[in-house]
Amino acid sequence: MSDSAFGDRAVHIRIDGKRFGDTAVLGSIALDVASGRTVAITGPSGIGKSTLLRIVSGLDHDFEGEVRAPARISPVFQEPTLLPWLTALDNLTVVTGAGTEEAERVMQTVGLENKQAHYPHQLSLGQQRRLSLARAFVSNPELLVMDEPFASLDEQKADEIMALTRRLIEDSGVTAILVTHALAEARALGAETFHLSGQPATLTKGIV
Ligand SMILES: Nc1ncnc2c1ncn2[C@@H]1O[C@H](COP(=O)(O)OP(=O)(O)OP(=O)(O)O)[C@@H](O)[C@H]1O
Repeated sequence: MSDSAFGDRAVHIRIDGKRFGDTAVLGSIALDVASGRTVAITGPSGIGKSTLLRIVSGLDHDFEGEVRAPARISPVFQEPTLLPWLTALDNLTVVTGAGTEEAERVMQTVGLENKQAHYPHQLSLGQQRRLSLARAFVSNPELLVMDEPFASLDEQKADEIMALTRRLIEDSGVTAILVTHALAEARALGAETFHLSGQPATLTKGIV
């Protein structure tokens, strides 16, 4: 575990098994993500992608094996999960504890410098996604975990947000793990790709 902005941001995953009751969802999974690398995990619906991400994020400890990940983890989900009663700027500062100056800087980076006083419902879906990305980066994460973050956007908006995400990842040096159905998203982020398949699911390197 590291709590330093300059510490080791690597992720070490050794899962021997994960069950929900009688159902073995994940089998034996070994994956090391080096500091600052982006990895994508693809696979069909229901295979165990989100389950794996929850384990890596430290939200689920009920599995066999060992996972080591940095301390500061920022999630990005399919839904922007913004607080509707807070302005865009307050969604960054109140929720993360970040200072106003830092929040304003990140809002500018994501192209929302004119929207600080807007509430989430006054933003388009694409702008809400940008704000959600800004929130993920404002707390200077060591690990970014993304669960289908580009779903339900039209192709052009998805392309824009993927390019922005890639730039933010590269500029910040964060380690990133993306789970997605879509290979195009993995490619757009320049991610090393793994495929989850079988029951219980195991990981294969490369594109399937
Ligand atoms: N809390 C839970 N209790 C019981 N079963 C669960 C629980 N969470 C997930 N599962 C089951 O584990 C399996 C994997 O679910 P998971 O959400 O990880 O799949 P996924 O690959 O992320 O799917 P999708 O792409 O549709 O989001 C599914 O069969 C699901 O029903």
